[in-house]
Amino acid sequence: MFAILSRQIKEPNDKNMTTSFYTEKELTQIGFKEVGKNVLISRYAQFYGASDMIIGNNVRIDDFCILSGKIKLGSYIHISAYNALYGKFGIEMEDYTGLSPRCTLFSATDDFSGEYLIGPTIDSKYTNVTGGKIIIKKYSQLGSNCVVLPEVTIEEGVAVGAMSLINKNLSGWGIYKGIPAKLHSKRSNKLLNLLINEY
Ligand SMILES: CC(=O)SCCNC(=O)CCNC(=O)[C@H](O)C(C)(C)COP(=O)(O)OP(=O)(O)OC[C@H]1O[C@@H](n2cnc3c(N)ncnc32)[C@H](O)[C@@H]1OP(=O)(O)O
Repeated sequence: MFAILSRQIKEPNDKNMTTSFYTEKELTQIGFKEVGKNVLISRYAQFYGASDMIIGNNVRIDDFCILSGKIKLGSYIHISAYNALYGKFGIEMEDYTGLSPRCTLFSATDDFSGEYLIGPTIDSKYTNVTGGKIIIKKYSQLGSNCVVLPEVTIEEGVAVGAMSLINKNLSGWGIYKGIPAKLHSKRSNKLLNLLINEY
């Protein structure tokens, strides 16, 4: 994985080659709180409130992602195309985690009960936005089209099947799926051996 990232980040220095990733210099100009080495971010990704965002090393963020608010990404993270991370109350992804295409992470939500109005165009005295931090711990991966609701912790080594709704904490080293996501099976932790051998 490291080798692939290294090869791609050389593209911006090649004047004859167009690339959809920001150069290292451009990345510093976006204004992140911190940004590490070997980071590939698509020019088609959008950041709102970059000064609240920390990005580690060896991170790739693909086309058409939206990241807003307080977001902390560790290292060796891949955020695939069309992901949306709404970090008003904080989103943290630890090392070796990933989001398959089209996931949505909501750290905040409007009140759907009918007692309040909804949306950013309404004066906040008529809305009830609540939320809490989303934490995705090491070695966890969400399948395509997952939705994560506020104040959820996904423990270490979790994989979640495509099209799942994650509205509660998930315990470590399990494979989960469904709406709401329930345990499908245990997950092997043999991947840890690969990391010991490689790094
Ligand atoms: C960065 C990237 O990799 S991009 C590609 C991202 N990849 C994905 O999003 C795929 C994620 N993988 C899945 O969703 C898989 O189906 C898994 C991991 C949840 C389950 O895989 P397996 O253990 O092989 O399960 P299997 O295919 O045998 O299905 C078992 C049962 O669960 C059902 N099932 C499988 N996946 C899901 C799902 N996501 N949601 C609901 N039900 C599911 C199957 O229909 C089957 O039901 P049945 O017993 O009634 O027939």
